[in-house]
Amino acid sequence: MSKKHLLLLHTGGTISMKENLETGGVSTDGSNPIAEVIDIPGVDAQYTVKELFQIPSPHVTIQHMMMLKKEIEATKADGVVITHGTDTMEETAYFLQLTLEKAIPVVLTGAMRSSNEVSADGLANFIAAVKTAASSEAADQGVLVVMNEAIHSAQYVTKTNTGSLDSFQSRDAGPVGTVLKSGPHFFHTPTQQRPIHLKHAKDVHIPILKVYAGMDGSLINQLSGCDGIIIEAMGQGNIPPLAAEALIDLIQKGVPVVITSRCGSGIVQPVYEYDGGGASLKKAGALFAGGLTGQKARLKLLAALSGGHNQNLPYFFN
Ligand SMILES: NC(=O)C[C@H](N)C(=O)O
Repeated sequence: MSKKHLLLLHTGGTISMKENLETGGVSTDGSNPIAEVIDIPGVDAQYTVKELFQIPSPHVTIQHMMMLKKEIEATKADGVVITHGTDTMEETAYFLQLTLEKAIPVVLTGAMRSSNEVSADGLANFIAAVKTAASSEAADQGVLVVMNEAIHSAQYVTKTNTGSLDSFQSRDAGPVGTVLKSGPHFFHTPTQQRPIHLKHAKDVHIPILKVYAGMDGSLINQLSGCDGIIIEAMGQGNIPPLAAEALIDLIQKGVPVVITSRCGSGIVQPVYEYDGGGASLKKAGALFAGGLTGQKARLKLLAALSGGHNQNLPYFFN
């Protein structure tokens, strides 16, 4: 069998940063130790290495995600590893999952500790990600995130802890596999959906609003100019009556409103018929995002709108 060709795309984040031993602060000095790693024990592959950008992931925008999509769609490599900051890794992974029109293994990884900290996790995560991307089994799994030896589907993974090495979890679904010394071992394959073909990818204006007890309509009333709104509602998808009234007003003006839950796990459902309850919101035309977090529902709405599916949004949120 001929050698695998892997594309290694570096984008920044803690995996490429160093701790200042005097101040304890973490930042980049322009160098990237992980980009120098181009020989992985046990993986028979040739590598193309590109440092696309070197930014902390809170600085990542849709434009950066689009750059990654274009690189991946243009490559002749058999698989891709992306190093990325962890704060928005799940968003880039999910955007790629929604929109990539190519089915090769794509694996994102990063680090919770910077490269010169005690027990830095970046190198181990990177090696596990390369082993996964080199595996033929990874091809049908969609976009993956490999952290702390676990393999997660972009669909479900989320950063659950500010500092723990075990921060990345697929809360309702569990990981799709684990990386052993010998390579990846998959437990199951996530269901694949057809990619959303983007007609344009401007960063449309879709704010995420978290609901709280006693919330009124004052904030929502200011959002009539936006392209859509994501609501992190209470429980299964309920909101206080005054906030609901303002939202229903926006829905009637044609603004798509997508309901997620602030609970952090579980699936939103239109159950309650009281004012502001999920069933009454659904009746008024609100869309429900299943088990997606607010940040992923936002990317799904963004991709659907960028694909020109404005009239067909219930197909994406049911
Ligand atoms: N661990 C990390 O990578 C966090 C960092 N703030 C980033 O997302 O760039």
